[in-house]
Amino acid sequence: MVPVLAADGAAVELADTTLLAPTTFEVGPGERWCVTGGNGTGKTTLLRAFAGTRSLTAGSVSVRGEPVAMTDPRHRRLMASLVEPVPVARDMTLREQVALVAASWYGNSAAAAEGTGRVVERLGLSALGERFPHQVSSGQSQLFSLALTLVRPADVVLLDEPERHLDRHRVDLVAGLLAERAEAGTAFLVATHDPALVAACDGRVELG
Ligand SMILES: Nc1ncnc2c1ncn2[C@@H]1O[C@H](COP(=O)(O)OP(=O)(O)OP(=O)(O)O)[C@@H](O)[C@H]1O
Repeated sequence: MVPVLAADGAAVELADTTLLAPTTFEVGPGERWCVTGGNGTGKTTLLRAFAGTRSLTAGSVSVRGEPVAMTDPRHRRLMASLVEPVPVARDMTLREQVALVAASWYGNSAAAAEGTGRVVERLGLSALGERFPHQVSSGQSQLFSLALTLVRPADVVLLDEPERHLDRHRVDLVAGLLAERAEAGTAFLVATHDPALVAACDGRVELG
């Protein structure tokens, strides 16, 4: 079976700096893999290689057996990512923005409305849905970014430290949603320093 994600000797060297040492692994459909390692060991660099925002200097990465091509609409449909900050609109409420992303993928449909309601509720944002982005805390803003990322369809989701700014209870909410999506077939590659997220994963890429 073709893996959803594959890295084969993927490495990034710039001048005399190693951003990512050669790394090889494969992630299958519905599997949750984490990327661990100390600060500066290349976790974000690896996710950026899959997201198409960082070129490798050796080896390769592929998504469903094909090179990363984020300008290709077919490829973009395969992958959602929260690696770089998500652009937000200052003059739309949280719920309106999640609904907009859902509608851009599912159309102005019952599926879009249902998906919006579910992800907002599962991430504990129901009471904050009518607020604007400047009216929420750092942790609530992180949950909003996760909602924007997880409301869309994807065969694979890249997440860079989803636990950022979150308390234990909220990390558990995120872990629960990831488990549910994985059960439905979505694969995850999650860079994390959180032991509970690591424990919930099916596989692990240890860097450094
Ligand atoms: N543009 C760049 N030029 C040179 N070195 C860089 C550049 N970007 C990142 N690095 C270096 O590459 C290494 C890997 O960085 P990366 O952000 O991938 O690490 P990380 O494992 O995600 O770290 P953290 O846990 O702190 O988020 C680090 O040593 C960093 O200093």
